[in-house]
Amino acid sequence: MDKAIDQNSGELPGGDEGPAPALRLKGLHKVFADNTAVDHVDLVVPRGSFFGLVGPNGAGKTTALSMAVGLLRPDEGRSEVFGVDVWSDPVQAKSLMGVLPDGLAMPERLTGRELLTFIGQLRGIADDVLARRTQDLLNVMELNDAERTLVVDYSTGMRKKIGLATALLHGPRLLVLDEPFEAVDPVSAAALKAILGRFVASGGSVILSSHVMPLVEQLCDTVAVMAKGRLVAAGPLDEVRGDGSLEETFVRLVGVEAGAWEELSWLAS
Ligand SMILES: Nc1ncnc2c1ncn2[C@@H]1O[C@H](COP(=O)(O)OP(=O)(O)OP(=O)(O)O)[C@@H](O)[C@H]1O
Repeated sequence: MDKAIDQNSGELPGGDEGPAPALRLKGLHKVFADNTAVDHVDLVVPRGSFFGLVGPNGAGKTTALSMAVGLLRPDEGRSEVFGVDVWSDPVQAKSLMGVLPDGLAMPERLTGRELLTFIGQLRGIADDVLARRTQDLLNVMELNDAERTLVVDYSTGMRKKIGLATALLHGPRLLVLDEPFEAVDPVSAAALKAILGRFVASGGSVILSSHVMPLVEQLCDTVAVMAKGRLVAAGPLDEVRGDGSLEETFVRLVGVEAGAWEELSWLAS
């Protein structure tokens, strides 16, 4: 371990460059067969930011985030969480972040409480602390009523909430969430938004991917737009969207190619 980090604040010792950002991607690159999924991506997610990563289907968001958190090994490049290299120091890096991957696989024959207890024990959290945090998270996620329900029988929204609870259990300083609102009903979405808002207000950092532009505009202060494996824009929300909406900017940056609709002319006949 070559860097001392305060486990509570995630602070690195100050230096000429100031504290390290929550997440820094340097030249991340991944090719599947002959398909370049992520093409030398550089990205900085500032501390304390609520960061939205947007892009059309197949843009490379999941691949980039999977490499960023240590789930998929990059062909080239590196990822640092608060200055800690995710691939050379995975234990420390993973202690600083909570991850909600796309299509999260969980031990499903457990209740929500059992799942949190199991994950907490794997993380080495003391029994009394774990019991308190588990109860707090079940309360906040409104999953107490599901006390005897197995995760396999959870709805999609409940799965997202218990997945987020497992990501929060060890008190991370950065949350990396791949499509956290996908297929989540408005009531559960409101609860998730409130939880994430409180996390950022208390000094945490969030990066999430989403297709839902109004949601990203509502939640995020910083955004990046990805298309065909590359970043085509990144910065404060107001700078990226300019005078229009994020949706307009998104369509302009990655838009439908001219003439594409003409191929469906038979639809109007
Ligand atoms: N395991 C894999 N093997 C082969 N190709 C893959 C694999 N994972 C992703 N790809 C390809 O890499 C490209 C980027 O996919 P990725 O899932 O990262 O995009 P995305 O932006 O997350 O898309 P979506 O919004 O639809 O989830 C796509 O062309 C996809 O087909």
